[in-house]
Amino acid sequence: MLEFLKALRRDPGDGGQAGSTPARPDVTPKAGVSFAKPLIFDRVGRKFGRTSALNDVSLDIPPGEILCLLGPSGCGKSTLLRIAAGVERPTSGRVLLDGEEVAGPSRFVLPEKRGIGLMFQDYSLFPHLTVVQNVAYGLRDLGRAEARREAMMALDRVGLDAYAGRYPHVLSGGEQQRVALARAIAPRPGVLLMDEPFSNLDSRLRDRMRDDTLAILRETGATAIVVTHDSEEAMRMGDRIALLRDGRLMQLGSAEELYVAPNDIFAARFFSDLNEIPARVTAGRAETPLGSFEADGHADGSAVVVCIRQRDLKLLPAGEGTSARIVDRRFLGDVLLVELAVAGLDRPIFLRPPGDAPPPGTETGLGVAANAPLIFAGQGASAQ
Ligand SMILES: Nc1ncnc2c1ncn2[C@@H]1O[C@H](COP(=O)(O)OP(=O)(O)OP(=O)(O)O)[C@@H](O)[C@H]1O
Repeated sequence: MLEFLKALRRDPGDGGQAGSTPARPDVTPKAGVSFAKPLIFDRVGRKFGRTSALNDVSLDIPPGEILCLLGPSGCGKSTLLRIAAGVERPTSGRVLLDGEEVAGPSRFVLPEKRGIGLMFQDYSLFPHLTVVQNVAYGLRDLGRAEARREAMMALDRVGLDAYAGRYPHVLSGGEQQRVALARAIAPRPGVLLMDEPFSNLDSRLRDRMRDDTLAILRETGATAIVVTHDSEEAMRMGDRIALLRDGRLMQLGSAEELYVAPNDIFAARFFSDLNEIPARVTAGRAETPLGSFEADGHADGSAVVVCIRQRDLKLLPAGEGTSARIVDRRFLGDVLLVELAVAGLDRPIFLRPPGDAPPPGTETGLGVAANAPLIFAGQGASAQ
């Protein structure tokens, strides 16, 4: 907690950059503009005893970029974020902030000297301080009146200026999230680090807060790293996504790049609901009960997994495409999830039709949309 609080403080050695005050807008006050800084992780590693939390992670984050760190629980996302913040030290590699080494073999800059804003999933608000006092906490290097004015501006930006005098315990989860965001942006950090900032919110509120936060990040212009385990969140927020697994960077790219061309089945599973059909390659093609697909780059005789996204399958009139029987039909709100049995496949096939679907027991046809399936090397697969 202490380090977190210190890290919230304005960097006194930044030459006034991060704290310079732009002319006050005439109409609606906006979030203060940050001087975005580039951040580089250079072959960063972190061991905890025998656990390797991070292995040789290299990332080059240009000023103003919003990068999402995505991956399953325990893959090292928070550790990387904490290393950037300076509340954790790397055991190998270096971190460079604005071209200057802030963590490495020869140098370690304390969190409060890095000019970085932090926001954690529990928000870490001080219960004994009012909302405006919480937000002004990181602005103590300013005079009292100036700190309050800046804090009010940040509160106004998150729509909570009317709550300035309240205490955190009377606020809803969403309001607390916004106070934490106001506190993080108030010192106008060059880099903003957010660890699962929406995970405590229910799904509807999460959507709204995500959009609002994204707008605020764009407005401040700060370089931002957002940790999440939710691929949709990463796709909505990130200019780029860094996908981690077991402490390694598996893939880095835009949402579209990772969705369309995942490096491996792990990445593919993260971004899509897949039907995975084991097959063997014959004459350059993977043969499955749902069709024969080009298997470029896979040797004849090799085992592969043909991955077809649920939304890339379509129901056809009986007698067309592959014969299938509807086993179940579940209403998921915006979409239906239809389960089908297909002769020759041990496992059911799932699809999400754009419209309605016939009831269970109906014989139907099944087709694969124009998009080619993703095909990855498989193990021990046999043609079905
Ligand atoms: N202080 C610590 N001491 C020992 N092991 C740690 C420590 N911090 C992290 N680890 C281990 O390092 C690995 C990565 O942890 P980290 O918290 O970075 O993962 P994560 O991807 O953020 O997970 P989650 O999404 O569950 O928060 C895990 O195996 C974790 O148990």
